Amino acid sequence: MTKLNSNLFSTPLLLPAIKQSFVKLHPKILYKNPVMFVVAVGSLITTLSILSDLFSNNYENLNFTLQISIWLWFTVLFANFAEALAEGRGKAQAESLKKTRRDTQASIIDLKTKIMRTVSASTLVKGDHVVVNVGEVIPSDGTVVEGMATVDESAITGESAPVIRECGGDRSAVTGGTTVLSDKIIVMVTAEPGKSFLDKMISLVEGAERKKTPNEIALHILLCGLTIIFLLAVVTLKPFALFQNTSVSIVSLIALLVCLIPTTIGGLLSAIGIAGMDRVLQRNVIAMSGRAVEAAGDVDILLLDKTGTITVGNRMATEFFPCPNVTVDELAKASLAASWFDQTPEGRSIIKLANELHAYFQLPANSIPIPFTAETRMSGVDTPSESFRKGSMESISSWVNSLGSKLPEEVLANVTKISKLGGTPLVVAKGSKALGVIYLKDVVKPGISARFERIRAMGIRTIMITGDNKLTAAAIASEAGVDDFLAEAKPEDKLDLIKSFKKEGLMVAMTGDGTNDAPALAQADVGLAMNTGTQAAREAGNMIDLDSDPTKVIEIVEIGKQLLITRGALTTFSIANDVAKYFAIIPSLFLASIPSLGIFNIMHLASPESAILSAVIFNAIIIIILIPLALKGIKYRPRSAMSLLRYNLVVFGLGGVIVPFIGIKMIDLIINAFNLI
Ligand SMILES: Nc1ncnc2c1ncn2[C@@H]1O[C@H](COP(=O)(O)OP(=O)(O)OP(=O)(O)O)[C@@H](O)[C@H]1O
Ligand SMILES: [K+]
Ligand SMILES: [Mg+2]
Repeated sequence: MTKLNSNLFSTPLLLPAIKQSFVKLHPKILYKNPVMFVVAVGSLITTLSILSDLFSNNYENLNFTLQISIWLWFTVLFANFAEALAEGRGKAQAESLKKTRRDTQASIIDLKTKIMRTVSASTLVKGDHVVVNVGEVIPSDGTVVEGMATVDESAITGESAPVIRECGGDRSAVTGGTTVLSDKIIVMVTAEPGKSFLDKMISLVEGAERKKTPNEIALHILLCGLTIIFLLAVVTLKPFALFQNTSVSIVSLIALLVCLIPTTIGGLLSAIGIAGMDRVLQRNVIAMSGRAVEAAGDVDILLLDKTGTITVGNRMATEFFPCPNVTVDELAKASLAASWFDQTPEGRSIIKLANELHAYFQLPANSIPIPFTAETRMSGVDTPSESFRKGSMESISSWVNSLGSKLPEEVLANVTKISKLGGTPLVVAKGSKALGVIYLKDVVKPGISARFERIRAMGIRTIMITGDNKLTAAAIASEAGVDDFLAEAKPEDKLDLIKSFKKEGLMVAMTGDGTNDAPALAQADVGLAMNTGTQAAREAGNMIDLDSDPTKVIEIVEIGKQLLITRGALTTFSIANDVAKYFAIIPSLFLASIPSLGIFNIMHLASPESAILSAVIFNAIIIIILIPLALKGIKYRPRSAMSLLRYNLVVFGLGGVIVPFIGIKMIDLIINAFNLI
């Protein structure tokens, strides 16, 4: 995906946003934001009152009404502008993605007859099989069912380094619109027409599918409540003013109302949410909903896979440890047999190591593959005369036990040695006899412990989950610096763990790529699936990392926190502002009739009209001033929730009270210096 200019205020984004500010004046769009809708109605009434004044030759108040009316319209336009600017980058990105979605040709193959025919990619349906050759564009999303290829995914991810896609294992999913660089693959289509990843991505970044999040809805209700309260308060001012023999015009009351209702946060709320999703997108992560981004900000527990997340890539076979009286060659041969049909990266790395040692084995015909499953933790083959197995120590131990034998002492010693190094030991058995151990090496990612340090500072607990044994898990966990680990975990254990945390009311984030991660990804509050992962995992998560970097969940959590903090801070500021405005304007309105209000009139504004106009202008331009903060977000530093709250109350609460006094006074001075009223 082409990265766009990261400057939010660049001209290519500014001009369309200005245009959109007017388009968004349409009542159909405006009603979705009740606070701004009230302002727009007020603007309309003041505009009408200008016209009625003109027709009735009543020029006395015209200047005042005109200026109030203009600034009220500006208030609505500024709020629209904030939202349009936030949407702008996503819209531009969607345009560039649409160029990728051109119609390609696809070679459909009938797997039984091997007959091929060429069709248009747009006619492909779920379950079709297509052949993709070197240099061809993969016509739709799917799973590789035959072969292995390097694929250029830059059209989607913006990353130019080719990636490997292969059948079996956790790297089998391919995305329509990407290009095969080498070899030939057969892909089973998994997307219905118009429902591909690219289609989804376009509508997501365009914002077409944006729904209000639960938090946003709650805040909206609060803002509406405040609006109604102030509406009533302002309406009752009219009889009060009559009683005091002061005349307060409709225009002044509308102006007062707009100043008091929470226009600042009302105008910036949706921009803050959109900008949060956009920030996630800039990190090359597709968030399926704003809710997912928000949930990330509230995460208490982070569950991480070991292999490929905390460690670098795949576990690779590096050494054979045969039992006494067994040669390396014998062990290598048995390992070769047990891995013959094993499509997992571990299995292939064992074949590679055996080949390097020149081990030779001819598998007889009629051999039956025993594929690896996370449940059995074992794989192998049954030949007509012998059975070969490899797997975790426990599984091979019970396997040989069932055949009336037991594991030799040396196996246990080697398993312990390898585990303490953080490696995965695989025990190999031929029939009932254990021949030795394969060392699968796993290397902790450099710099990962510093990242966990940062997560801990945010108050988030990290838990590593692995199918490996306890010793291996403990070795890797202490090297990486995670808080806790769950070893010998089967897929349902991950799911159960998430469920139990959620029962305690904790928010859980998890990363994963495998089909067996899918249920847990779906259950987690934040499920970050790797783009390289299987189709099932990508569909289960509520976020997809196009770079397939599982540690990115850390950045997502930071973005989520930043979103929540920004929204909280600007809400505090907005409400504090409105309260301050109340005390800034009311005294000058009633000063003439109630002289005792003089003690509150600390601002000494020039006249009631000037006071009201200054407040309305301040109320409008504060939206514009705060747009950069709303879009870029308040910088987040790890600290406890309590100290953060205290800090925000001081800065944005107190600031929100003080700033309007200074701002309104300054505007009042300018208005009177230029005799604008
Ligand atoms: N190809 C294989 N053949 C036989 N046994 C395997 C194979 N791959 C792994 N195992 C065994 O099964 C155990 C579980 O492996 P699995 O890949 O399911 O781990 P996991 O749950 O994905 O955890 P992680 O990938 O984070 O280490 C491993 O510890 C190993 O003992
Ligand atoms: K306001
Ligand atoms: Mg695994």
